[in-house]
Formats: sequence, structure tokens, C-alpha cells
Amino acid sequence: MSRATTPVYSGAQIRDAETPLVEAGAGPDMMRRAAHGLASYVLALLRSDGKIYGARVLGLIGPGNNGGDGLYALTALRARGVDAQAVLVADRAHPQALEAFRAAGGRVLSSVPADTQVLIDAVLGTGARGAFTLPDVPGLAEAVGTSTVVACDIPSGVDADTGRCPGEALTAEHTVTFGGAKLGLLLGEGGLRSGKIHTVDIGLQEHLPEPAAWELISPEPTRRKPRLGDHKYSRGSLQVVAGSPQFPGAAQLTVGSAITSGVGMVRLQADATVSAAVLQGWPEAVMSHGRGAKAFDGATAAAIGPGLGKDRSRLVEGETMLRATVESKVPCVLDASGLELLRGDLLTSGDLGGQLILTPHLGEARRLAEALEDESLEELLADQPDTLAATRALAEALGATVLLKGPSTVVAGPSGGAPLVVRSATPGLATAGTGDVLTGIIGALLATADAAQEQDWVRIAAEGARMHAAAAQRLDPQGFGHFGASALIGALRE
Ligand SMILES: NC(=O)C1=CN([C@@H]2O[C@H](COP(=O)(O)OP(=O)(O)OC[C@H]3O[C@@H](n4cnc5c(N)ncnc54)[C@H](OP(=O)(O)O)[C@@H]3O)[C@@H](O)[C@H]2O)[C@@H](O)CC1
Ligand SMILES: [K+]
Repeated sequence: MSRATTPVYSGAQIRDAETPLVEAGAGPDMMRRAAHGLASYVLALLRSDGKIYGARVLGLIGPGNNGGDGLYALTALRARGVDAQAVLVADRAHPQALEAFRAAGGRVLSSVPADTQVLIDAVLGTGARGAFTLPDVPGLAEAVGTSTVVACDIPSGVDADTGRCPGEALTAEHTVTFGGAKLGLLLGEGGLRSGKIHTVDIGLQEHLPEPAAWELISPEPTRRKPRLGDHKYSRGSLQVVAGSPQFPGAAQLTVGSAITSGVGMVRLQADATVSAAVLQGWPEAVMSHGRGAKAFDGATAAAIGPGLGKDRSRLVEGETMLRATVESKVPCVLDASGLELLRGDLLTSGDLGGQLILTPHLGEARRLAEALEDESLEELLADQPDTLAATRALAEALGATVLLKGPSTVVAGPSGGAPLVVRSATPGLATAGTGDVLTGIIGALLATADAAQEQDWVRIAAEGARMHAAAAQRLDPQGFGHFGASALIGALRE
């Protein structure tokens, strides 16, 4: 993997890597490094907030090693003059860490002081099992609202493997995590509760296995740039089947975002009204008059689905085009109503090919699972979805690449390589039409790509999601959500 990506591990992978080191007696050293990393991070937060000496920090301490990390971090903070105290939420705490904390003058309180500036959540880490109930500590609920919550390793209540929260959970603005980023910090509800993630090296690196996933954090270096000598055909041409009289805007957004993402030519197959509307905004778009597979001649990729709605003739055109791409193995992105074309043999072949990229949101993925009559997949997509496992399972069942949209988008190929994750936690993206923009971006990337293998399609789809999220971030850094899908197109240029 390139440096554009960083590894992400399951909680179990991190624990398995730690076990032999703990058995060899390195546990205390690792805990000291973890605590030092956490204390340094909190000190930096306090410094940026004005002062360190006398600043009020409270550690919420659980019964295991996570609580031990918290207590050692409080001890280190005390050495720097921070007024760091603890509340023990269980009837026991890491004995050596508690002793060190007390020896440094730390006190165990029975409530959370109202003037707490930073609240360290060191209740549960990777040893959490089953549902969590928030501790009944006076002042805690208020402090959660007024102080900066920093999670030690992972917010308590979040499952480190999946991001699921089987019971209650704490929400952090920052998470200082040890040894490697955990899936639970990125995925599902965990992705909404972990805030900014900072990883501390505790000496595990060489003991870690292949990661369970990779996070794409900066532009994919393999993305094709125009070359001297290129012409409009050599730069790829994208065939779009989008829009219907009811949803002409979907075609505009798909075509416009494809053009803006950089492709030799974008051709649209649509009726006269939709074509006219698109041409007004995007005069460089080319209208293809052929019908069915004929319109597809010479295109290097296709984008099918946005805004076809329930329009029968448009859906038939979409299906003809989809079959043509699957048969010829030409890359294609399928979204929105296009996903409903996956019926009969298209649903059950199990071998559509990695070059076909499906981009469902959770609801669309659930409908696909239902159509597949796959109960275990439905279970993975239920109330608290396991988005990583679900994306992999859906990709495997259909034999296609699947990009499951959400606050963290997951992309998996059909034959089980490590999925890519893109954090797109920009709530402003939750508006009508932003999915059509993503389809256009991925279509353009597919049309211009020098791609041939499964992992290439996974990377292209993830790069599309990253560009989409980065555009939203540029447009709306404060997260007010004051933008629509068309504005996103204007913000695509990096
Ligand atoms: N291994 C290492 O050397 C290193 C580990 N490190 C750190 O240790 C953390 C892992 O520590 P850990 O294994 O002690 O587990 P931890 O998360 O503290 O919780 C276990 C305790 O919680 C309890 N409990 C469980 N579920 C519960 C629930 N739902 N609700 C309530 N209670 C529940 C459980 O009780 P039990 O089930 O045993 O009765 C047990 O007492 C890891 O995240 C990292 O921070 C780093 O310092 C690097 C070196
Ligand atoms: K924690």
C-alpha cells in the first residue's frame, strides 16, 4: 500500500500482537509509553487552551489496563503542574498505577468537579465485552457537555473491532489510541464517537499482522494525470446513463462532476428534455443518440443510475448498458436506481467483476441483502451495522466492488483483499444529489484509469470518496452544512 494510506487494525489484532510482549514482561513498558503519549497529547491541548499549571483534568478510571493507562497519564500530568485527579468507576483499579498516582499526590474523588477542563475517558479499552452502562458518577453528565473529552485508546462502550455500541458509550472529541488505529474508531457509531484520532507508537509495529483495512488519507498517487500528447480520446471517455423527466438534475450533477474530475469526454444518454437541461450547464457534454449497447461504443467507462427513478424506458436503457459493461468487462459505476437493476442473473451470478463498482448507502445495501435473501448479510447491516464485514460480504456475494457510503465509507473488492476506508464525516454531505456527484467522480476516475486488477478498482472507488469528502471539507470547513450538491462540483479542484 502507498503512503496515501495508513493501516487500521481490529482490536483483536492489537491484543494478539500485545500478548507475547506482555508474556515476555514488556507490558509495563508499553503501558508507560501509552500513558506518556496520552499525557503529552493532553498537555498540548491545555497549552493551546492557555495554561498547563493548575489546569483541571479528571480521569474516569476503569478496572483494567485502560484505567492503568489513565492513572499513569494523570501521574505524568501532575508532574507538569496540572491539577489532575481521578474518579474510580469500579471497585478495583490497576494497583501499581493507582499507587504511582497517589504517590504523586493524586486524589480519588467521588464526583466530577464542575470546572473540569479535560475529561479523560479511561474506563474501558480493548478489553470491553458486551454492553456498557455509563457509570453513575455525580457531575459526569454535566462535565461531558462542558469539558473536552479525550478517550484513552477508544471511547468506552465502543467495540474496537466493529465500531458497534451494544449499550451506552462515551463520545470523545479526541482519541489517543495505542499501537495502531482500530477499526472501531473509524466505523459505524464508533466513527461518530471518536473525534480526532491520534496514534501513539508503543513498540508494537513489528509485531502487527497485515492490517484488517487501510484508511485512505491523501490523494491516491496512482491517479492518472493528463500527459503531453494526450487527446480527448486517449484521456478516456465516460458514458453516462442518468436522469429522467422526473429527475433531470441527477444527470446534470453526474455529468458536471465527471467533467470537473478530468476526463477526455463525457457522453450522456438521455431524452431530449434532460439533454437540453444538461447542455445548458455543461456545453462540453456530448449527447449520444445511439440506444442501448450501441451508445456505449468506444467509451472507456460507464456511470449508470442517478435519477432514472421509476422511469421504465430509462431503466431498460440502464439495464442494457449495464449488461454490455459486465459482458465486456468495461469499468462501470452503478448507483441509486441503477442498483435496482441488479435482479435475476445480474443479482445471482456472483461474478459481475471487480470493474463494476456499486455505491449503495446503508438503505440500498439492506435492499440488496434482502433481494439476495442473505440473512447473515442482513444481520451485518441491521441497526448497529458492521460496515466492514457487510461491505466485504456484499462484494463477495455479487462478485463486484462495493463502496458502502456513510460517515466512514468502506470499499471492498470481491476476492477479499484488505478494504479501504475513507472518513467522510462531513454531515453537510447528507443532502439530495451528493451521491450523484460521487457517481460522476468515480465514473471519470474509471474512464481515465490505467487499471486492470481488483485492488485498482477498490483504490479508484475510494479515491472518488476521498475527493468527494475533501471537496465538502474545502467548501464547509466549519461544518455548517450551508451548501448543496452543485456547489460541491465547484469545490472538486484540489
Ligand atoms: N495489554 C497491554 O499490555 C497493554 C494494554 N494497554 C491498554 O489496556 C487496554 C486493555 O486493557 P484490558 O485488557 O485490561 O481491558 P480494559 O479495556 O481495561 O477493560 C477490562 C476490564 O473492564 C471490565 N469490563 C469489560 N467489559 C465491560 C463492560 N461492558 N462493562 C463494564 N466493565 C467491563 C472487565 O471486567 P471483567 O469482565 O474482567 O469482570 C475488566 O476488568 C487497552 O485498551 C489499552 O488502553 C496499553 O497500556 C498497552 C499495553
Ligand atoms: K477508554
